[in-house]
Amino acid sequence: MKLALETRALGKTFRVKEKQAGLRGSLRSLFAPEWKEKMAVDRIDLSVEAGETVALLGPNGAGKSTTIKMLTGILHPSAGEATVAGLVPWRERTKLAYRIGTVFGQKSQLWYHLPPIDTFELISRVYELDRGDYTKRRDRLVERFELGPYLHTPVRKLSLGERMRCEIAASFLHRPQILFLDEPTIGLDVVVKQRIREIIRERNREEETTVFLTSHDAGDVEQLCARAIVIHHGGVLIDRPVPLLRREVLSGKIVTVTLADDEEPAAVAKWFGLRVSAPLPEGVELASVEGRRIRLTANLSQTNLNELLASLTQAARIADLTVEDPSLEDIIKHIYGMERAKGGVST
Ligand SMILES: Nc1ncnc2c1ncn2[C@@H]1O[C@H](COP(=O)(O)OP(=O)(O)OP(=O)(O)O)[C@@H](O)[C@H]1O
Repeated sequence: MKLALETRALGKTFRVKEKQAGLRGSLRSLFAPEWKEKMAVDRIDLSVEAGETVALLGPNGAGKSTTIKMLTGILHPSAGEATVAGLVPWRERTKLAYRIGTVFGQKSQLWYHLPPIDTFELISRVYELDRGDYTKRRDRLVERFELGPYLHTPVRKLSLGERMRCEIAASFLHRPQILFLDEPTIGLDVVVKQRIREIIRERNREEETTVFLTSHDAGDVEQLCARAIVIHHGGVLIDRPVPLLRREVLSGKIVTVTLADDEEPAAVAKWFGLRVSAPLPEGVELASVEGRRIRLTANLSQTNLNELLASLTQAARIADLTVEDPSLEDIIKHIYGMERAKGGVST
């Protein structure tokens, strides 16, 4: 199997100024700064095969963006080695640019004052794309991302969703072998997120584009990636197929019940009473009670959601009831909890 990317003990430490407290401290750090080393990525070993779809997960500050920046040649590592599409990213950055695509949710690669069609044109010149191939590919991407109405509008006048669709289409123009995405769906509505995920999946299926993504959105991970790597304190904690992770952790739902206003104030207590006499089904746990709002977590591999909802509506008069997926942060916390129980995580 062909490797898309590989890292060995890849590490990055930043030198950061340590600021002392107070005015005197501020002055001292201005004239005689004290520096300390901050480890962002701790000798990480990764191996991704061509055509894989991989999510790099972790809490804020875990080192995800720094890893992607090293893999795309933006940052020089402090230690270790990496090859991406057969090249050392920080030494062969220009050559690498022909083989990879990058999408940074927080940073645009489109020219702000130009319409997307002009940026597409510029990209085709920069990458010296064959004219016929380029036009065919551009038109196909325009059709798939439904960009027709925005193609000639300056980027600054586009909504975030419209701009992100253009960004991702732009990153596919030169047929990259690997697509790096850092928070690609941040701030987008559900419909746009779905559209973007569908098209990335389609490119992966049709062209075997390797996808390497970071996201705080569980939907991105579940719908786009076959494999998830969780990092913590800059090192790999878990590396697992998403279906397995889903069975273990992602099968949880959060059920929020708001009791009706005319429900007896004792309803919550009554509800607890019911719980005592008829305990919650296996796999259901009480997460919190705030006034009339009760939050439960339900593990769908152990409990039937319909039966749970039916038993709740019978137990008390209900004003509102919602069922949600846990946030990725919750999932990661859960993973840390599991690993800590096994002795794998220190904090
Ligand atoms: N240029 C920099 N100078 C100093 N420290 C940095 C720099 N860039 C990142 N860091 C630090 O390195 C650590 C890892 O940051 P990084 O942005 O890679 O995390 P992340 O996992 O992408 O987080 P997030 O989910 O919040 O985007 C953080 O503690 C961050 O403060």
